[in-house]
Amino acid sequence: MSGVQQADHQTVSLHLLKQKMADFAKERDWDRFHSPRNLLLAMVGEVGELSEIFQWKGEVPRGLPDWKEEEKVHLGEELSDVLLYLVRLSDICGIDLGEAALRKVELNAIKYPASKKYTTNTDGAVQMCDS
Ligand SMILES: Nc1ccn([C@H]2C[C@H](O)[C@@H](COP(=O)(O)OP(=O)(O)OP(=O)(O)O)O2)c(=O)n1
Repeated sequence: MSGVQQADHQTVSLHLLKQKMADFAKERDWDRFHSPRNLLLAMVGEVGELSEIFQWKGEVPRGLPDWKEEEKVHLGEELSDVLLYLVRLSDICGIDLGEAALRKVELNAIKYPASKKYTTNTDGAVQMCDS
């Protein structure tokens, strides 16, 4: 058995992740390294590692049906690194990420009403149809 704990999926929240990252940094005396700029750069680095998983593969089907289990585990790790640094960056900047994200979802719904029809232009950007 590995030493890595299985997550209780019911209890994972942004608040829990924020607390775990704060504890992780404190226990190692790494608070001094977790400045906004350092965390942003660390997160961008992890986005790069995440991108490497997909690079040169061409488009892949949703659900990644042809991927090996170990490739999916690796993907989960890189996605998590991005999330964890984002959660930590938000915390250190004094932003309530859950509240900000919910507000943004509402703003998105106002900007892109469900009652309208949409299309994409040749660049793939979303456009609202006139009618
Ligand atoms: N100063 C640090 C260093 C690491 N971490 C945490 C957050 C990330 O979830 C993970 C990143 O660890 P690594 O820098 O070792 O990156 P990887 O796990 O991606 O390893 P590698 O780059 O060797 O693939 O550890 C952190 O909070 N603060």
